[in-house]
This record gives sequence, C-alpha cells and structure tokens, in this order.
Amino acid sequence: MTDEFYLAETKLSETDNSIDSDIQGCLSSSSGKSFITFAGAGSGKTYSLKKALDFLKEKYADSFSRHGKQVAVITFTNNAADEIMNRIEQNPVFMVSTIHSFCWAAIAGFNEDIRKWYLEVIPTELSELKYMEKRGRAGKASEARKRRIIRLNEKMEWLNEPRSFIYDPNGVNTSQNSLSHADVLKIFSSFLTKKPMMEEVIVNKFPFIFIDESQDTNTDVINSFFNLQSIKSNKVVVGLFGDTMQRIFSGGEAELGKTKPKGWEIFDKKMNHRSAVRIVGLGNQIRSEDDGRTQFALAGALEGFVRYFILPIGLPDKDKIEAEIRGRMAEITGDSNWTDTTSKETAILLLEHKMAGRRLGFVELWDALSRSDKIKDRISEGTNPELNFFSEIVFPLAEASLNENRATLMSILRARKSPLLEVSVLDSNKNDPLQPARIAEQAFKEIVSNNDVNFADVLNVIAEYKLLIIPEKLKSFITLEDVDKDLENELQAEDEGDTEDDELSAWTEALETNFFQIRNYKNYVEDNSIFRTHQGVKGNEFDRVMVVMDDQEAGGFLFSYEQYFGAKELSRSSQQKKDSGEETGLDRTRRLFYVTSTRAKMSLVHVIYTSDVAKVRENLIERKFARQDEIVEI
Ligand SMILES: Nc1ncnc2c1ncn2[C@@H]1O[C@H](COP(=O)(O)OP(=O)(O)OP(=O)(O)O)[C@@H](O)[C@H]1O
Repeated sequence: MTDEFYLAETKLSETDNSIDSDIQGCLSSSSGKSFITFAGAGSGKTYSLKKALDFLKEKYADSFSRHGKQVAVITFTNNAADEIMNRIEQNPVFMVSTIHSFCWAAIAGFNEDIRKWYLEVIPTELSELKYMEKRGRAGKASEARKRRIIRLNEKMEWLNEPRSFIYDPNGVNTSQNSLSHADVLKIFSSFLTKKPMMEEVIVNKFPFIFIDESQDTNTDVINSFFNLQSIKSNKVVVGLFGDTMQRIFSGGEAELGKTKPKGWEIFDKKMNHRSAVRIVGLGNQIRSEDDGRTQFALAGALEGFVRYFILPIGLPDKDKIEAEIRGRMAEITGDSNWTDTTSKETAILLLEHKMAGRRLGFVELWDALSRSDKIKDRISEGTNPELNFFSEIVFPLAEASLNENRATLMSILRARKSPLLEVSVLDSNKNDPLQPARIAEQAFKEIVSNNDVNFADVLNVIAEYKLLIIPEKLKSFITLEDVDKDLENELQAEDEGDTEDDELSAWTEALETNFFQIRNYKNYVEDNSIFRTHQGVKGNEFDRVMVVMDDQEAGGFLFSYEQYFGAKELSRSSQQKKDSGEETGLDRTRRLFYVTSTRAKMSLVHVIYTSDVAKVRENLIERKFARQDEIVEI
C-alpha cells in the first residue's frame, strides 16, 4: 500500500526561513505593507511572531521609547499573552495584551462617547427583547426577560446625565457604570471605524500591531483593523497570524485568510516543525476535505504513531477503559510515559467541559449553561463573568464563612467592595459599624451550610442582605417583590412560538442546580490537570495526546463526531445548510478534529465512542484517516 496519504512528504527545516526575512521587509514604519501569515498547525507562526518582535526591538526600541510609541501584540487569551511574554525578552517597547485589555485601553476615558453609544444601542436591544417576550412562552426565562427590560429602561434613565465608565478585563464588571466584555469590543470597533480621532490615537501610539490567533478574534474588531489599514496604510503595519482551519470559537471572521485583501502581503509557511511524519500526514488528510493546504514534515523526523480505538457507546467505567488504552499505547510506542497521568507532556483531550464535568462533578451546571452558545465559549475559556462571580467570589466567601475564617471573609468583602462596607453604612451604625455585615454573613452561612443548596438560593441571600455587588445579568434572577405590573401586562406572553433568549434561559436552569458544583468547576478550571478540552488546547503541544470523542456524553450540539465519521446521517437542517453553502456542524467538527490531531509531537491516539463501530471503522479507512493496522481492538 502506498504511503502517499499517510505520511507527509519531508523537507529541510530551513524551507520556510525566507518568510521571516520577508516579514522583516514589511517592518519599517512607513513600509505601507501590512501582512497576513496564515499557516497550518505547528508551522511556527508564534515562532515567526517572536522573530518579528526581536527584529523590531533591535530596530526601534530606543526611538520608540523617546517618542512614547509601542509595538502592540494582541492575543486571544491571558494564557496566550503570558506565553508570548515568556518567549520574548521583557522590554517596554512591547505592549502584549488580550484583545479585551487592548480595546479597553483605547476607549477608556471617552466617557461621553461611550454614553452616546449606549443611548444608541440600548433601544435596539429593548425592542428585540420586547419582540421575543411577545412571542416567547411564559415562565422563568420570560420573567428574566421582563427584569432585563426593566433594568435596560433604568439604564436609559441613568444615562441621561454624563457618566464615567469603568471596566476590568479579568473581572465580573458588576456596577451600573462598568462595561461588559462584549460591549468593550463593540465600542472599540465602532469608534475605530467611525471616529478619525481614534484612528490617529492608535496609529501614533502603535505603528506596529500584531494580532495572534486572528481567525478567532472578534469579527467586528478584525474588520475595524482592516478599515484602519486601508485609511492609514502609510502610518501603521498590521500583522495577522492565524489559521482558518483552527477557527473554533464563535465570533471569529470566517472569511479571514481565504482571500487576499487589497494592499496586504500574504505569507504561507509550508513546514510543520512540531510533529512526527505520520501525524503531519493525518493533518494533511483532514485538511484535504477543507482548504486542501498541505504541510511538509521535517527531513529526518521520526514516523511517530497514530492509533484509533473505536468503541460502542454506553460502556460502563470508561475511565478504566481509557487507562487500559494508555497501557496499550505504552506497549505499542515503547514509551512508558503513556501511563504516567501526572506527566506535563501528556494530554487527554475531552470534548467540552461536560465530559470533564462528568469526571469531576459539575455536569448539571454545564448541561444548563451550555444551552447558550454565548456562554459556552466563555466557559471553555474559563472567562464567563457570571460563572466567575460564583467561582472566584461567592465560593471562596462560602468557604471562609463555613470555616469561620474572618480575616479571609473580610478581605473578600473589602476587595469586592461589599455595599455593607460602604462608608455610609458604617457611619449609620456608629456603635457597631460591622453589625449589618455580620448579620448578612450569618444569613449567608445558614444558606451555604446546606449541602443541597442551589445557586438561586445563594444568589438571593446575597442580594437580600446586600452582601456583594451582583453582576448585571444575574440581577435579572433576583426574586423581586415588585415586578412592574404595567410592564407585565403590556408584555403579556402569548405562549406561542419557542423563541427563547438563550443566555437567560440557560442561567434560569443553571441557578436551579446544586451550588457546590462550583467547587469542582473551580478546581477544574484552575488545575493544570491532565484533562483538557478539545477547544482549550489550541496553541499547545505535547509529546503524547489522547483524544476522547463521545458525542453522547458530551451532549453538545455544536460538534458531532458521529456525523463527521459517518455513523449518523446529517440532520435535515444541517443538510439544508450544507446544500446552500452555509457552515454546518460538520465544518466545525472537522476543524476541531484538525486542532486536536495536530497537538501531538510523537504519538496520538483517538478514542471514538460511537453508535456504529463498523461504520466508523469503514469511514476512517475509506477517508484515509487510518491504515488498517492503526485501528486497535480491545
Ligand atoms: N523555524 C523553526 N526552527 C525550529 N523550531 C521551530 C521553528 N518554527 C517553529 N519551531 C518549533 O515548532 C513548534 C511549533 O511552533 P509554533 O508553536 O510557533 O507553531 P504555530 O504555528 O504557532 O502552531 P499552532 O497553530 O498549532 O498553535 C514549537 O515547538 C516551535 O519552537
């Protein structure tokens, strides 16, 4: 049998070296050359970004520091920003930040413009909510919608006079004058597109702007940079790094990297510097069904290992089966580290947090929240503000309260600006300023002493006693006595149609689940455990990777390995989308399969739980994802 489909062709490591000097050709402040480096997994995009930064430091560090200019490096997550900062030498010429921090730094202080922006957009949201309320069913989501409408009306009133706005890129942004994460991006893009003064500020401060993982960067933001480049091409160089095949979060620009925008240079890297020859071959084969881009493996690289274990769904004790598979991999590869579950060089990739949820105990919470696409992405990143309110503030407070650790308790309340510690409250209780806080804490403790308490009850006690500031969105769930009756009448639900505001209905359900799942969630998000999600692993590499695919357990609707591997037919709506050329779950699943398959340097095992073992086996062989001998029986 020919190896053409299985093993990548090899080339010398130096093959792409000229690209770094081509990029350098763009890096002078009036070059007029912005560029896009879109290339496959492991091709050294981050590596080239570092080279470009080293080059700019050498060339401009002194003059930029005299003129207050900087090179901006924008990343997708805090982790990615840290990763880049670790790779480059610390130097004030660089400003490495997440997209949220960057956008906030640009708009902070433009209070009057922000106020006007809100006055323009809130009426639109209000009319959408009212429309949904008319069509939606009565029930908790409808209640939440009504409260949201009330809050937005209040906000419109609050916006009647000048205000100053705040924002914390890593925080929960709870107060009336704080911006949400999504709004920061929207406001920045709107200003950069519509306000010439903002264009000037940005290009004067940042003559070079790099955006990493740009395929997942918010569409509005990316397009505002395209606009900036077209207007100020002589004053700014924008460099985008990314890979269309690795776009896995919603919100990214689908067309980016597929065409050559006017006035942009395009650089293509052909080598894979990460993986063994067989793994590069698999990446190529997966990609052949998408954009057909291929990579070369390094000359002299080892062949490496790809294996598949295809198993029926519903087996008991999967943890044991998967441990057995790692044992088999140790035998097959001769690498005993496969059985060391603490190794930092091994990763077990689970589809979405739900599977980790089952293993680690937050499955109901995950089930409820993942009904909303908007929330789901942010859970995967560990950056959902409302969830973080519970995991970073409420849960530590509950622990401190239960353990009677007063010092921690007070420091949380102080750091989180508890309304009970405001000067006015303290002053009005001259004899015992902390009495209200104590009473509140007692009530809170009573509630969280119950192991079966749900999120809603915890939230309500916090609200009732004003123990903490509650994030804007969660305020919609506080049980108010006085829901505006007129408004309720006006919006009388007609109990028809099933349009739901998915974010609010997801929270409606989530709040009914057990509060203490948050402990497990927190452990999971913070822990460097061997388990990671398929999505969360982007940008990383490991010697050994085990990918577990189990649609039934993952329960998501964004990805379907069962459809991707031919065990299930496409749903009618997916088929319709496919026929009309729209993106389907199949495209998303293919990209995710590409991302997970390309993390391994040496050995990769795919564990697929399916309703049709025979079909998946046949499909893998037919599509040349697997050779016969790579499918292992246990
Ligand atoms: N020119 C090179 N010479 C030597 N090693 C390289 C070179 N380019 C990249 N590498 C190494 O190859 C690996 C992959 O590189 P890098 O992480 O930069 O790729 P990437 O394109 O950003 O990957 P991905 O898109 O999968 O996140 C890293 O270990 C990196 O150090």
